[in-house]
Amino acid sequence: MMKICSCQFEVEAGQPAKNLEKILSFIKEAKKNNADIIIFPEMAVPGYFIGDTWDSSSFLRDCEYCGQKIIAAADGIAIIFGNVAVDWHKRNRDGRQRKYNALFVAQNKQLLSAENSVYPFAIKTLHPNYREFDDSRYFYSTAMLATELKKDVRELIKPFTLFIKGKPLVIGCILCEDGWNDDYPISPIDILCADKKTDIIFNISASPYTLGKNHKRHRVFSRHAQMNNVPLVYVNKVGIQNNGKTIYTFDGSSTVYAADGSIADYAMPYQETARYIEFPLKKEVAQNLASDIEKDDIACIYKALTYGIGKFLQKIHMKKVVIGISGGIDSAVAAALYSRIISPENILLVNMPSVYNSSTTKDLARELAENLGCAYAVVPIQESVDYTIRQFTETKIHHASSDIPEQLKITSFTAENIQARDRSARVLAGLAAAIGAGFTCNANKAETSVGYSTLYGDQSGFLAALADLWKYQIYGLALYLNKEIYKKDVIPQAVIDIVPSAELSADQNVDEGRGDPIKYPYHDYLFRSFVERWDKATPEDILLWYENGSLEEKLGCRPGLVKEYFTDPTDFINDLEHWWNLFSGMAVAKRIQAPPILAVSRRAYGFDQREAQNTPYYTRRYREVRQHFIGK
Ligand SMILES: Nc1ncnc2c1ncn2[C@@H]1O[C@H](COP(=O)(O)OP(=O)(O)OC[C@H]2O[C@@H]([n+]3cccc(C(=O)O)c3)[C@H](O)[C@@H]2O)[C@@H](O)[C@H]1O
Ligand SMILES: Nc1ncnc2c1ncn2[C@@H]1O[C@H](COP(=O)(O)OP(=O)(O)OP(=O)(O)O)[C@@H](O)[C@H]1O
Ligand SMILES: NC(=O)CC[C@H](N)C(=O)O
Repeated sequence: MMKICSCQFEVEAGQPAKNLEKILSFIKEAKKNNADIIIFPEMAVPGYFIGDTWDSSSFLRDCEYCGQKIIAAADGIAIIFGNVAVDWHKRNRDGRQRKYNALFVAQNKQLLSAENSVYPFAIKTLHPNYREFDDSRYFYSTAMLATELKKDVRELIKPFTLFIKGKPLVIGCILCEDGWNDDYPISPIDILCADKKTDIIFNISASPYTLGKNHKRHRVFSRHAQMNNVPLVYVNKVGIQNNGKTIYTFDGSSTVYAADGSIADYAMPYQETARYIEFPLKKEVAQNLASDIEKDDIACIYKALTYGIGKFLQKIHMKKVVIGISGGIDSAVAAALYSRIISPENILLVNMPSVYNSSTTKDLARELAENLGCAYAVVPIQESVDYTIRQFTETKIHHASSDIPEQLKITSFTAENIQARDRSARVLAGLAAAIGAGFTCNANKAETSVGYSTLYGDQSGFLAALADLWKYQIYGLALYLNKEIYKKDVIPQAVIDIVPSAELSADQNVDEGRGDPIKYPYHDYLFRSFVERWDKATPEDILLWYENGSLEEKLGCRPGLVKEYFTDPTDFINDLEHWWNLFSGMAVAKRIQAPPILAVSRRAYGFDQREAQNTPYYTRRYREVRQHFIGK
């Protein structure tokens, strides 16, 4: 009988001293519970997303020091943990200290080495280099080392041997991506299990949450266990980490797979927990628990958002927030979400009417605030907007080339944005500063995709918590909050039913059913195809799918929508080009200046979707097909 403690703990990025303290206390507890082995996640000491802090030798020395302390605690227990390993005698390919994303195995206060290893640790072999991952920017991989040593990479991927109660235990140790080998030429797990001597596989991970990812995790690791007929212990971390522009939650969901691929143990998502698992594994199976938890997408999104917002507020020491509430759905969902995270008296909801706001939405804003029990204020903006417009129109601009000063004319379009800036930059930012709070950005992903927001206006804030959610997910979240969380309609049904509108001009009158130019039931899916498809769609793909009648199926939107929305190909193409120009033009500039975004999808804006400010581009094939439809 052997007892393993799988330690799914909250790693704080860039805080090795704090992480060390936690690790040591988990080890103490595990010793009390007579565990034979304790295992911690990938980069358990330094954290994973720490940016170019990896380039600092003094930081690396601290990580090494913490590693030594952990090794010294390995008496009476074997410890497996993730940390950065530095070879101070060698260089990385960027000329800096040689660094490895490494897994250490310590027993009897000493590090163990795998057979034939040049180092007393295992090195990550497969380095993810997509989305938020930057392993190859900082770390030397097993494959690079093999090239340097003129060896076959397989020779460097070897198991360790531990002695548990005097008996040898052959353990195959890998790091996160090493298990996700589908698109790589080698499979580290298969290599470790090739001679059938490996008793167990340990995967230490730093795997951020993405909607639907856990299903894939189970598929990937269950198959590895089954194919190699070996139990597999997958240990992930919890907490949040960010890369400046995008914030990721780490959901843990650490799992133990039996040799037949079934789930033998499952740690609840987002919980800091040490699970004790006895081997040989008992046959009662946690499979149902694991799949039940991921059944409902909106429930998962709710969990990720509340966890992520809560942890982010803690991280930046923010206890109060100010939210502009318009009577529309986005700000209502934001207010209802934040009210589950911080106490309503620390949330100030502000309605800021101009002449374009209907009494319908003003009343709904008040009703929402009453339902939530938050502090509430009405700060009308018409006077200051009028003042700004008057000041601009009365101000004379002197040009060196002319004696006649220029008199500005403010169009209604410019006036729209003056309102949005007045609300955010003057009122919300000012109030937030006055009460020691932050103000929120409530933009959704459809608006963020095409920059349907005002720069320095509603585009601003300390955090864009909803900016990775499509409008249909915002509606789903509103219904979920009412039904499952509050168990009453805190978000008034009318907020859900009303047409989404910026209410910045007479053209956007909600009482006349006029609102946003974004046709969410179609555009949510069109924009999603630009950003979330692995092979990103461009107007060429969209137009070809339109031509062959597969567009709705390809996008995943409701069949029949395209005919309902667009009378003919010209209409369709005009719409496509309008939004593509914004998506790949001005909206990029806005996203660069946007607040950090909380990620839930497979591709979040910020620094997950990497972008450059370039001019919108139409491919040759697109131009040909377009010409076939509507001529030049
Ligand atoms: N590359 C670049 N980098 C940085 N800034 C750049 C830029 N190119 C232009 N600019 C600047 O950006 C300005 C234009 O941007 P911006 O002021 O945002 O205005 P703009 O993008 O022209 O308009 C914003 C649109 O969003 C709508 N909106 C606003 C607010 C709320 C809502 C809602 O749904 O509630 C909707 C509004 O009705 C309008 O249709 C230009 O005047 C120029 O100063
Ligand atoms: N009259 C208003 N009072 C207070 N805040 C407002 C007002 N109008 C806009 N805002 C702020 O600007 C943000 C952007 O407005 P937007 O219209 O996109 O969102 P919404 O009104 O919440 O939802 P919807 O787009 O569905 O109407 C809002 O989330 C809100 O914070
Ligand atoms: N840390 C890693 O290697 C992460 C990559 C991996 N595919 C994931 O689970 O997200």
